[in-house]
Amino acid sequence: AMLSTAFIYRPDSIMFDLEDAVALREKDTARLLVFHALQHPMYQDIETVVRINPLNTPFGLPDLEAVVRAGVDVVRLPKTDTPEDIYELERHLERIELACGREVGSTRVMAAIESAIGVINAVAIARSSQRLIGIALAAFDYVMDMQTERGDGTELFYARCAVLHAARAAGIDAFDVVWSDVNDEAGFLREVDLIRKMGFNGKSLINPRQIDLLHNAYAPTQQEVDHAKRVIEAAEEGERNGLGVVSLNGKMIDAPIINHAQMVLERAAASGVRH
Ligand SMILES: CC(C)(COP(=O)(O)OP(=O)(O)OC[C@H]1O[C@@H](n2cnc3c(N)ncnc32)[C@H](O)[C@@H]1OP(=O)(O)O)[C@@H](O)C(=O)NCCC(=O)NCCSC(=O)C[C@@](O)(CC(=O)O)C(=O)O
Ligand SMILES: [Mg+2]
Repeated sequence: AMLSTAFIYRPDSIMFDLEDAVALREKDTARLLVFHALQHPMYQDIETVVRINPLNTPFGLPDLEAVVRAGVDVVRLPKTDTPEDIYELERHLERIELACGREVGSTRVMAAIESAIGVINAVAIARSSQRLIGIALAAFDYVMDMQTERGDGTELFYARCAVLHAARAAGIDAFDVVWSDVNDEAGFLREVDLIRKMGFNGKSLINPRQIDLLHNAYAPTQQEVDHAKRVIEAAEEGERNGLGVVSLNGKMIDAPIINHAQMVLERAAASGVRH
């Protein structure tokens, strides 16, 4: 049922899960359903991601064969522990793309980091492939590995910082963990506020009710948009007058401030203004 309606909620992308949300005896059925869904016209105008099973399980390679042939945009590799995991994925991707006539390199990759060793290797993982669009932290397996549990975020403090810095050092996106209690809106929004301020590009979501909440939290306020426009205008005027630094209401406007203003305007174009 979810396969036939997911696109109506207007997420930034849709992720089909073949890994831990699928029972062992349903793995083949789920793969076949996703194979057909990916080729359906309703999924042609939205970015599609498939979380395959790890390649060291009997399901990983059949998943990859199916989803690449069906034209998936991004493969999410769960439980990525080392850059070698990505090299192995890349070798298979290249072989399958050649075999099915897809442009080599056109299948993009997102690596999910779900263990202490994955966090330690985050920089090497993030820099391991040109196909990587981003790395994602996955909290539930990670806290198990750390012998702790999900709480107020203290348990993710180091991992979030490490994954975020690795992504930035590699010039790719960083995605935060899923929030599992879909009825706890206040808790979700507290976490979103934190990860937005830290610098994450977004978050993996598990329920359509979380989509507008996230988009709204990332949208700048009208005041921020108005200020960003004034910064850009002041910078343009400064440039016309040959000045590297100008002031707006007594505050210095230089390159980082101008870049920030551009980011605010890009976010407003993508998500509108916060309500
Ligand atoms: C949470 C809940 C059961 C709540 O059910 P509820 O029934 O209360 O939801 P309602 O809000 O009432 O649904 C209203 C309408 O939306 C439809 N609808 C709901 N969810 C939808 C959806 N996801 N996509 C499209 N449509 C959807 C629904 O069909 C209904 O449609 P309709 O009947 O037509 O009105 C449900 O959402 C759900 O199953 N979510 C997906 C769970 C999932 O993906 N788990 C795997 C990823 S995490 C993981 O593995 C851990 C991790 O690995 C993470 C990592 O790797 O990052 C780690 O280690 O941390
Ligand atoms: Mg997991």
